[in-house]
Amino acid sequence: MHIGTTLTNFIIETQRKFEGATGEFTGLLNDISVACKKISDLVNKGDLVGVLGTASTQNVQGEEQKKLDVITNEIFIEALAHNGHVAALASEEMDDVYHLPEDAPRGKYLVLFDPLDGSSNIDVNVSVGTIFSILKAPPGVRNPSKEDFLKPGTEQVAAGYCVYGPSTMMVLTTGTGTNMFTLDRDFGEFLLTHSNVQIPEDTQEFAINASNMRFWEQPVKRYIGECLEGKDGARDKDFNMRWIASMVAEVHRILTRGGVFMYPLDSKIQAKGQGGKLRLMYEANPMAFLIEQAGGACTTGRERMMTLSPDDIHQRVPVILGSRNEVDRVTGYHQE
Ligand SMILES: O=P(O)(O)OC[C@H]1O[C@](O)(COP(=O)(O)O)[C@@H](O)[C@@H]1O
Ligand SMILES: [Mg+2]
Ligand SMILES: [Mg+2]
Repeated sequence: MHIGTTLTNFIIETQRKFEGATGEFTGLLNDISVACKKISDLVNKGDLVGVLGTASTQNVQGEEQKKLDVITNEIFIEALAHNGHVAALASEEMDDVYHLPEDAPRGKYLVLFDPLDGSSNIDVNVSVGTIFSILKAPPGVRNPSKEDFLKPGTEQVAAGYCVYGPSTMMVLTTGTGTNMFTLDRDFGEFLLTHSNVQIPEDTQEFAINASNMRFWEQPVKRYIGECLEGKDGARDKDFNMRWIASMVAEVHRILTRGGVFMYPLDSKIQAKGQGGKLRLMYEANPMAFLIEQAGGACTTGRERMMTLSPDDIHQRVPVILGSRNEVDRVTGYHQE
């Protein structure tokens, strides 16, 4: 597809290949892009419209909610719940599945989302984002249950994120490559700016929250230790390090120039009774889909992310993703 085409045209073209396509998926992607444009506008205005700071509430995971966590969640619901493209929604910010209003038409998709990822960065004006994962809804079920959402990542129909950085970009896969669209604020459209993105197989850049080093498992200590030794160690090359604390921004960097991102399991996380820091269904799986479609890899250290069978919509998992050879190496260390 030619550079500069609109997101809507891009979706229409990809849908043309599917016999029996009804336009519902195109409509859903349009709803999502409307939500992301609204969020982009708010994030951009920031303090001018009083949306920064905390909401003085906690989400289901016991995390402090920022005002924008709450507002962006509402924007997403408002944009998706009334147009007959979805059957139910699930979000980081909502305990249970969101059932549509009784009078709202039902559609054939389920959407899981993290309305504002990296929200601890919002008050310091660093990039944040929105992540979404789209699944098929069970046919004929008016109000799908939590169990209807619990599908492995390989069942995703599409996934993407929108990063609110110096420019706002939507990154999307429908299973035929990963494509990037940049928001042209003057006429309010996402335009294709990078098609069929490919992640370099090798990298000299890693991203991890190194303040957790003493809690890491041995394979992660070994991998990062070897990166830090650089030219003097087993890897025979120097590495660079980044940590933005905004997964969307880290994944965006990796899709753009390669790298490896890790939020591994550690003893501090385990002591809280959790299986990881990041959430499988609306953080790890959609990112895994985008990364694999760009030639990269994503595992938990032990298995391929997208083959996990979820047991909860808020399930947490360890995440290792990015340049294929590095992800294979860290995953290999876990198996030795
Ligand atoms: O503060 P830490 O431990 O470095 O964690 C940062 C990670 O947490 C997250 O912010 C979690 O996402 P939320 O902001 O949606 O809770 C990731 O984007 C990021 O990679
Ligand atoms: Mg998040
Ligand atoms: Mg969030």
